[in-house]
Amino acid sequence: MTASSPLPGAPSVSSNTPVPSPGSQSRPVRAWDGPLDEAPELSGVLTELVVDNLREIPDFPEPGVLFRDITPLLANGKAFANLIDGLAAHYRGHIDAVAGLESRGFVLAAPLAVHLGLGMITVRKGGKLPGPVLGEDYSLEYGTARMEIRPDTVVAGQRVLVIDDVLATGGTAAASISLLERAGAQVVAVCMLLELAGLGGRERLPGRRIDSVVTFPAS
Ligand SMILES: O=P(O)(O)OC[C@H]1O[C@H](OP(=O)(O)OP(=O)(O)O)[C@H](O)[C@@H]1O
Ligand SMILES: Nc1ncnc2[nH]cnc12
Repeated sequence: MTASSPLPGAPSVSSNTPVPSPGSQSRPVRAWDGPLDEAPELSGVLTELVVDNLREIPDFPEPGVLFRDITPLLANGKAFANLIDGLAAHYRGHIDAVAGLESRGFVLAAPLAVHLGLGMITVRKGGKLPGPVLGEDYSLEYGTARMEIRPDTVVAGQRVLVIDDVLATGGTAAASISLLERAGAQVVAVCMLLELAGLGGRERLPGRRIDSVVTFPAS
């Protein structure tokens, strides 16, 4: 895995940092005042926090796949809160909405959007949303799938952050970005908790700003 360089001005975030109760402190200042595409990488402290709370399951959901499970991270209230705090500090002021990719992306997008006082766009698996919808079919590391959005949940020109737990082949993210842009959004960054290098995800998103909290080398 690759640790990122520290983000200047970012709040100190670690699994030992006490989590302030809502309203007990002033809002954290935004961590980067320049353009988002020149911002430093996400803090290495966030990398550590995610790595410390991951579980790896071989041959799930099918033989040959090493499944990276984030449920221990979500179950650790302090680590989860610190992760969302750190991400909020990184993106504050640079985005107008957060798009979560079903389903594990929802778990990250919702608290981040609330923390930043922004709306959340739900990019759903095919057949879950009532129409009218836009849809894109794509291939996964295991299987095929379809993502859909309701275009009326996107405001034309708004700066959108796409967030999900894992970047593998990049099919899910590429399809989701395409949908959001067809609906008029400007996708300014893609945030992934885990990037599985070597599966072609980054190559499938040419020219995109991709912030991966942890990158696992090809195995
Ligand atoms: O880069 P890709 O090859 O497209 O793979 C990454 C996607 O695969 C996983 O989703 P999954 O379909 O397993 O659904 P879940 O989040 O509902 O568990 C993961 O949460 C990403 O969305
Ligand atoms: N190896 C993996 N672990 C967890 N989620 C995934 N989504 C796609 N590939 C995955």
